[in-house]
Amino acid sequence: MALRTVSALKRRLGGAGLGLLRSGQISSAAGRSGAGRARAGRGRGVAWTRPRLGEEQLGPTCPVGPTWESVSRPSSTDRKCLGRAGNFLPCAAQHRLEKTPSYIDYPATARRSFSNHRVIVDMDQSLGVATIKIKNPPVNSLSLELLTEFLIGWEKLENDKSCKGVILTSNYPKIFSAGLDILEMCGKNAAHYTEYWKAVQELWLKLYMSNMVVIAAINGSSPAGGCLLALTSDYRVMADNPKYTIGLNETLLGIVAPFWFKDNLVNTIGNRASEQALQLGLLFSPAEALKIGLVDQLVPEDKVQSTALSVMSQWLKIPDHARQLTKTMMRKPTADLLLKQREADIDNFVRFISRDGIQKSLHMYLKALKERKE
Ligand SMILES: CC/C=C\C/C=C\C/C=C\C=C\CC(=O)SCCNC(=O)CCNC(=O)[C@H](O)C(C)(C)COP(=O)(O)OP(=O)(O)OC[C@H]1O[C@@H](n2cnc3c(N)ncnc32)[C@H](O)[C@@H]1OP(=O)(O)O
Repeated sequence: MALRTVSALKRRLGGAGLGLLRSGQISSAAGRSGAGRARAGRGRGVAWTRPRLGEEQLGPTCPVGPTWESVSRPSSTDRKCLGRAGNFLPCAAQHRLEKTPSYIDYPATARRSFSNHRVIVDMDQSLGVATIKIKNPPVNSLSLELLTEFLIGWEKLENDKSCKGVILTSNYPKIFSAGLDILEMCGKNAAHYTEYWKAVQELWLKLYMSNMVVIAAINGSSPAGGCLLALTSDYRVMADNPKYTIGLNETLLGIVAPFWFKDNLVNTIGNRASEQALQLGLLFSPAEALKIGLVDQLVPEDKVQSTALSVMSQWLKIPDHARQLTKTMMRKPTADLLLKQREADIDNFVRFISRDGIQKSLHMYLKALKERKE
């Protein structure tokens, strides 16, 4: 039986205990520092700047200005952790620096893998680095099932104290991800579109605001939602193959990139380049993408993974608390724009995608994709 809701999928996958995407409710956008880290904060809409380690034992006395906020009401335990001045992270970070060397949790050789149908996660515990391989044939489209499994895997990593960084890649060289699954946006009802869009928002928020270092190892084409997935990362390594393309090509499908896709792109390549790229639905070759800063590094195809790993080791040398706070400082205003209007954004999407003209455009685009092969 086709599974149509995230909650149904979670039940099937046994992920219900993860505090993620509760049925009928928009769950926390928190990265590891919120829902991921503190039991009490889970699923309560806690923001992302909570510390990752040892927070429960920390006192509320740090005099530095507030760095922890909640998007909705904090739980009582959250409030306890917040302390009088609402301060949290600087103390926690300091304690971590004093008490917690990064790699004490596991023996140096430990590796651990887990996978579900559409996502393979390989965790190198000696490095504190996980690799997530997307495996949704034929083109890694971001179906509701994939998004759900991805979110469950992500939450597991957020909860794993030893995991400091994640490399995102595809199980299928040649295609990183074909973006959102057009079939999820075609010929369905409003309830389905709502459920789907919640999952898309959730994934973006989690990845974009993650306290872990996220590196995209882009080993193939990456249009639209695939490009967005790559844009959530801190650094993008792409295979230098002129056959591959990357970009937000939504207008070519007759649809409009949502404002947060746009904001993520603008933050990466600037306003002018984004204006042109978005209006024209440009798909860039790797060389062009490097030139405009859409990706950070091109390497031969067989070096994508190893380069991502070596970049990761550089990033992990930076004191974690300082890097995390800096990331939050840079990204929070953008994520907040969506957090403040998630429901309205869902309504917009559902209304827009349900229009006859838009449905027709999507059908025609799918048809053209199929006819290309014939
Ligand atoms: C006012 C505004 C308010 C709100 C905002 C509103 C709306 C915004 C909403 C949505 C935003 C969406 C962003 C997206 O991500 S849309 C998806 C865009 N994706 C694409 O354009 C990629 C299309 N695919 C390709 O270009 C190619 O397939 C490829 C380069 C990824 C791979 O090429 P191949 O030659 O290797 O493979 P194909 O033969 O083309 O494909 C195989 C198979 O897969 C089907 N397919 C491809 N892409 C998708 C997809 N994204 N979703 C679903 N299915 C896809 C393709 O049709 C083939 O199917 P068949 O085997 O023929 O059945």
